[in-house]
Amino acid sequence: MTQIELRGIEKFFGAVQVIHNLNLAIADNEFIVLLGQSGCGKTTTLRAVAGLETIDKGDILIDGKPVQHLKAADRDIAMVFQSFSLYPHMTVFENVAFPLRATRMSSGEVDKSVREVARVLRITDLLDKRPSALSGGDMQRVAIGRALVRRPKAMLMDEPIGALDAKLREEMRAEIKRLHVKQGSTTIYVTHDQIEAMSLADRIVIMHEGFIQQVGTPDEVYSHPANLFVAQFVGSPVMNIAEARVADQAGAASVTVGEAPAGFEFPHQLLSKLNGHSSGGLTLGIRPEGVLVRHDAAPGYMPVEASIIEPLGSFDIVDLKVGSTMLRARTKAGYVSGPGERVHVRIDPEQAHFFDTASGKSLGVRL
Ligand SMILES: Nc1ncnc2c1ncn2[C@@H]1O[C@H](COP(=O)(O)OP(=O)(O)OP(=O)(O)O)[C@@H](O)[C@H]1O
Repeated sequence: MTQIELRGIEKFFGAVQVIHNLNLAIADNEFIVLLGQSGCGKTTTLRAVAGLETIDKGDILIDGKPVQHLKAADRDIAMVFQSFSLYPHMTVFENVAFPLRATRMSSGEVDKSVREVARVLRITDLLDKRPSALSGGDMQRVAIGRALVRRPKAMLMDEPIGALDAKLREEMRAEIKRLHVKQGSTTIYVTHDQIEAMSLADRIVIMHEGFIQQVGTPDEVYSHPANLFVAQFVGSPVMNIAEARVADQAGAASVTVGEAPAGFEFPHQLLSKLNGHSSGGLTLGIRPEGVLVRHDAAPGYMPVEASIIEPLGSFDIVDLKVGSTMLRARTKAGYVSGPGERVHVRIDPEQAHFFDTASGKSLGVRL
């Protein structure tokens, strides 16, 4: 049972504040991913929990007890980094056993613990080898094994698979997930890769310039982004964003994007839901799958011309010029045959997001 709580954490490097009033409660067994661009403060936060970095303000609690004054070694937390840092002159067995050698464990118990971890990580066949004989993925398995073997209260992982090639990263991602399901330990995992974050996390913490932008399940941050930063950071290809105006038109709401000549038809209830936000300062967000495209004319669809088409295997991303605004749509592969083709486009009201342009905050309006 390990709960971790960060309360009002602030961190400065010299005069520069890199963490701002960070609050986060992590439940027992939870897999939390800190996600954000390089320099947003993920690693500093992780190192503060580990005790490798001091904090200037706030409390770090492990199972309710403040630990910010404890040394790293006294926090009972294991950390796995991107660089594998195995001891080259030791076998895999000795590398994994290393953290146990300093304890009073008998050699029989050490042997049992190492073999159990090796079995879980599927590295039993490698126990007699030296690190130089291992692939990158196997080296990282060994590094994880060394972190796990003493059954720490929590696991902290800093881009642990960032140095591997794409295929191996995918394999290791699945492996880390399997391991978490099997072993279940409170985990904080740092990455800038949103796919990694989405696939591993129970909850994702999205950070930007030292501030938490949103904490939520992968579905929450994807389907209900709290602000424009999260909306555009999560999801690939990125969400379309455009300045929008909403007007009452013959019993329906008409949503005009950018300088478009005409508006898209939305249910009338949008007007009351926007509650005064219908004129200036409104930004519409729509993911490419919410931009609906068809060949023939239909009510609510606007004729437009396709420009660039990006084939991505099972689907295409098609750029459509709506007035001066470019909307990217996701279509079936080959649905639009080429640039210049005339098609009809509509925005799916149920998939539209609305943000306050000045603050960037979501208005929480969904149809
Ligand atoms: N020891 C240090 N001294 C001074 N500034 C630092 C130090 N460590 C980090 N920083 C600065 O603090 C900010 C946050 O860095 P941090 O490493 O936490 O970000 P990150 O999101 O983990 O990025 P990355 O993915 O590149 O590691 C950055 O602006 C970084 O330059």
